[in-house]
Amino acid sequence: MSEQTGTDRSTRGYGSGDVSTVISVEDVTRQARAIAEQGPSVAELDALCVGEPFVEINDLRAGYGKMQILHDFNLRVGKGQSLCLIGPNGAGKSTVLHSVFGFTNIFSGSIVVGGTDVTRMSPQQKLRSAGIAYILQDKSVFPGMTVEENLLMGGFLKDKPAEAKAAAERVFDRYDRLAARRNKPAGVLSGGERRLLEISRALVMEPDVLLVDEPSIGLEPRFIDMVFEILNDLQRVDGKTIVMVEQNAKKGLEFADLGYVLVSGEIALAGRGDDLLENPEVGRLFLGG
Ligand SMILES: Nc1ncnc2c1ncn2[C@@H]1O[C@H](COP(=O)(O)OP(=O)(O)OP(=O)(O)O)[C@@H](O)[C@H]1O
Repeated sequence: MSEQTGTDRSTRGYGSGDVSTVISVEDVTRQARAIAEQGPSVAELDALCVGEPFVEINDLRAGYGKMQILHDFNLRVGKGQSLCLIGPNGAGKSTVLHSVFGFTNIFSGSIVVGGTDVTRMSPQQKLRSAGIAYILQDKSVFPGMTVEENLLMGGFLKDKPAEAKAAAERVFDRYDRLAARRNKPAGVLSGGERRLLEISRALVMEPDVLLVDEPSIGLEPRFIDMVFEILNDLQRVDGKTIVMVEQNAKKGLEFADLGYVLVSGEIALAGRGDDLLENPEVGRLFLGG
């Protein structure tokens, strides 16, 4: 079966796929705003977090150039917890990840990871010393390079090449699918294998926090399940803390301990992932009824 192509982001909506039930992005945004005129308080976000927050965003105002996208945004995730951001197109979900990794202009507020203020750190510093890795939305493998070369690229900030090599070997020990293809060009991998390679490349720096941008995008259903199993393993077995953006709200909320619904750069709703799945308004707007 061939890999599905990504949906046209400018026109897609939410719903069951039946044309009669698809809700436009504008409608979702308007209705989601109406559900929660006042979003959750910081105390409510704290209460959802298990233990001390490991990733903490405080009153963040951030955006691109002079354009502010996030408005007094707060987030709390405990060590080894997972959080999924859902919401309409353009709500600012990816901008949250971009801000944590250092790709946005931060006007005010702070980002603290593992007790260290990382607000003004560069992405390189975050990867090298703050234990934060960002897994891009899609198509970030180098197709002409081998699987092994792609993995080693993940370790370019390691002080010694031998350390990157050792970390890559640990990845190969863990994932037979990659080991079997280590000398093949990454361009021949299936969609699911490419996503595994992208995740594995981030693991080479041995991060504590994985920022994962739309892991299911463009994948066939069987690969989507595989990718969520891999992420589940990284959280439950390795204790990684995961902050994810996922357009497939059902999958994302099934996976994550916590979910935030983001609307126009602000949190409209927050809760445990399974509670949000049961929330009728979330169901109507984001899960197809
Ligand atoms: N690099 C950028 N430069 C300028 N504006 C940007 C940039 N990236 C995103 N934006 C703008 O920021 C806003 C929020 O975008 P963002 O990608 O964070 O939304 P999103 O909720 O992740 O949406 P989607 O579900 O469509 O990916 C949008 O208006 C978008 O056009």
